[in-house]
Amino acid sequence: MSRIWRGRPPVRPLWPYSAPRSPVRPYTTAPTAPSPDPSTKSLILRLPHCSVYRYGEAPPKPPLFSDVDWSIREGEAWAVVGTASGGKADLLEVLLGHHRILPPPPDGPFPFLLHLPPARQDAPHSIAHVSFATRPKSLGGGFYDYSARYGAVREEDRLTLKESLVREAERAGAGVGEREVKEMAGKLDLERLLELPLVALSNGQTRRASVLRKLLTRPELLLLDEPLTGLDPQHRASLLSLLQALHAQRSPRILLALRPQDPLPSWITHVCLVSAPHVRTGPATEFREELERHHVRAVAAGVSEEEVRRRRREGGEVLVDMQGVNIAYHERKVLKDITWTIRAGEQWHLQGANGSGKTTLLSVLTGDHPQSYVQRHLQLFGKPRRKHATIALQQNIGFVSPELYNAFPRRLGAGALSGRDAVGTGFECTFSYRPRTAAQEAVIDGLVQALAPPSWADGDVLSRPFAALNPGEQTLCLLMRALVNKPPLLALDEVFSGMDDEMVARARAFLREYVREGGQAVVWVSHWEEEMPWEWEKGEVRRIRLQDGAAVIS
Ligand SMILES: Nc1ncnc2c1ncn2[C@@H]1O[C@H](COP(=O)(O)OP(=O)(O)OP(=O)(O)O)[C@@H](O)[C@H]1O
Repeated sequence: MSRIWRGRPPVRPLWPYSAPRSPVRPYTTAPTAPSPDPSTKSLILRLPHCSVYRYGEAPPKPPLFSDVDWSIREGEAWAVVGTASGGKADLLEVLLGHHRILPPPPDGPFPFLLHLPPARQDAPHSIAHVSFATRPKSLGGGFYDYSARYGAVREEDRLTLKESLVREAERAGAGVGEREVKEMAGKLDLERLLELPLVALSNGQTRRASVLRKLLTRPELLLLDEPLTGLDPQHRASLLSLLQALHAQRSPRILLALRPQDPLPSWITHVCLVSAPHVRTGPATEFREELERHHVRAVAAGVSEEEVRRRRREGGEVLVDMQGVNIAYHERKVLKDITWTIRAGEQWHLQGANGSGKTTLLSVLTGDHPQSYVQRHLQLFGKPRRKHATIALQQNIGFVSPELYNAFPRRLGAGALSGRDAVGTGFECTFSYRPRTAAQEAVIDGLVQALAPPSWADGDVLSRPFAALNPGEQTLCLLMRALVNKPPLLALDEVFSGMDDEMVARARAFLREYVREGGQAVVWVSHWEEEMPWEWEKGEVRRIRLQDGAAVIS
């Protein structure tokens, strides 16, 4: 079957991203292949006045997108901006051939491919996609033990970063030499991690590694969905400038997909604003002001400054007391001599660059880290860590993190957890279905009422499988899961990932109230300080910053 999209509408996706590659060469290499129209050479993308339907659907069904008229020319730098519920991910799927475009563009959506050497005309080889909004398909549908990375690495998890990079490049038919791997890894600040097992990488390191992995397959065009999520400000800036440089050299061309609240990089020249079924396109200058308005602003009100100071002076009950905590993997010391006390009612911002040890420190608090048992002084909720059964300890901590998000089971069909079931797993801190009491159902109803985005008003969204919800909705379920027990300590790591700005605003305002009423302590981890529900300037938050393994408290 041909791999190039032209002529008649296809009956199924022609370049499903995850499909195994066919060894068959594209039919355009055949002697009878028509020569491409020279005027299309500089057209990277062309979707001329078309509508987009899911496969198997057609008019009169409503389209996913209507009257899309979008062209990208060589040299332009585009960002697709929108929320998951607004159809951003669907639009990227259109580019990946997962939906049906009517009428089909005569030269396919990527006319420039037809001007490349035959081997590069194959869209699955030439168009690569990295998404940080969803969990990798390779993880399957079940729960996996995200704390495995803290212990002895198992045989099946031994694959190193370097091996995984070389393997993927080979699979894509792009042989890479050691020098090239090292050089590109250096540009993404990953060189010193090349020999580490993949499972040992931190969240931000893993995300940068995903970008590197695709770059080494040498695509013509790289689609990056929310590449800044989970990166610290320094790595955000360096990734953006690397992407800018690569785009300028067309090696590869870059198409960024961003949330409306993300700052638009200065080098972006054009924007495609998605709000399904509408897609608006144009020069970035036309959109900058509109997008600025979307940026998350601090939510005012809540605890008075005086009240905050009073609480700080009086100090609540000590929940966590760690003195001289150390975590090391062989000679690699990740945490050095950490001393930290968390009291009821305190809000802490745990800060540090990617790989500085924030997740590791949280895993000490939650008891997930095997080395938490052997610390000289680690008192949690009034008892030494080793005197707690882990599951009982975790019922005191409302926990959300990117690792938990990735690990959470996402089966579809028989045995699938609904969104509501997923929230309900929080009562016993499990990852599988448990029957719920009427009182527990009422707690979930209360949280849904407080946190549900307006898009949930039309139906019982939480009765759908958890795995079928969009990434922001899944994160929201996990936040509610963390809150159902009203635990004395909340550990919230990148808790707004994937949420649109309306969900973020609602969740921030709610968290302020929830914590004000409940007097919980909070450890907040985010590289986006402006998203935090509490304000440093008002003295509402304390900071603990990890640097070179040590903690600086302010
Ligand atoms: N099993 C292991 N062996 C060696 N090093 C490890 C292991 N597990 C984690 N590390 C290293 O520990 C460091 C701390 O990782 P951690 O996930 O705590 O960072 P982080 O501050 O949460 O980063 P991010 O902001 O990217 O989420 C990282 O440099 C990581 O590579």
